[in-house]
Amino acid sequence: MIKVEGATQIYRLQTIFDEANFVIERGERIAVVGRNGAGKTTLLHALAGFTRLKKGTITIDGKRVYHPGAWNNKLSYLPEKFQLYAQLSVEENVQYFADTLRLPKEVVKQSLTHTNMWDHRTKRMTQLSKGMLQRVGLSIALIGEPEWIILDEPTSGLDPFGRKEFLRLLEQIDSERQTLLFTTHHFDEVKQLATHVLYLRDRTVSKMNSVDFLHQFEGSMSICGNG
Ligand SMILES: Nc1ncnc2c1ncn2[C@@H]1O[C@H](COP(=O)(O)OP(=O)(O)OP(=O)(O)O)[C@@H](O)[C@H]1O
Repeated sequence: MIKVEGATQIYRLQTIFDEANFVIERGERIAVVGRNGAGKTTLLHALAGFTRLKKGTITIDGKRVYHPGAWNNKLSYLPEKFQLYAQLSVEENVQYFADTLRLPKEVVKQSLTHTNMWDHRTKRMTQLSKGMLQRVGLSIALIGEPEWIILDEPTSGLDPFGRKEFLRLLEQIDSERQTLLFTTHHFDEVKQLATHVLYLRDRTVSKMNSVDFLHQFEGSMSICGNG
């Protein structure tokens, strides 16, 4: 369980979120939503331990998250923009990450098969479409079967076909053992994938059931207020 208590983040004089309190249970699929600049990435960075909160605490199964090491390799994080080795093939790039985690070779094939990238394993990064690139990113995020998976705008820049395919892959994530957090600006993705929503607005973070969130959104345009 991730427990966030009194979480406050301030950059220079700008408060991004203030006194956020919520709990994330294992197996939940959380869509992190809010307007551009609302603080979604900032929140994810704090959860992953990349940045320290100004105030408050984040714990994972009772252990304080101060830095990424607190996750003990149980968390994977795919940033919105990521860089891979252009001169390496798809398989070599994924293998590189598997090696750093000291995982056996089989996990590379397993992960690339899961994301429908095994047949493209010999291609170089420069030969990939945006959709394929995102699927390589997902392959890397999935190696080692992390218990917690954070994806920052994973479908950003994908066409509707690519988005649909990517969402189908995310639907296959094992909700018995894996918990997913992803940011999105698309409410159809919330509908299709999320059990819950973390909604950032006016420096607050509200956790709600995705059905309630969508109901609120459909019933009122107030959701489009200031980020
Ligand atoms: N390292 C930083 N230093 C100072 N300000 C920052 C830093 N990182 C983010 N910010 C500011 O914090 C605010 C929230 O940014 P963040 O990227 O978290 O928003 P977001 O909701 O993820 O936006 P988007 O939907 O556009 O990706 C923005 O005003 C941004 O300029």
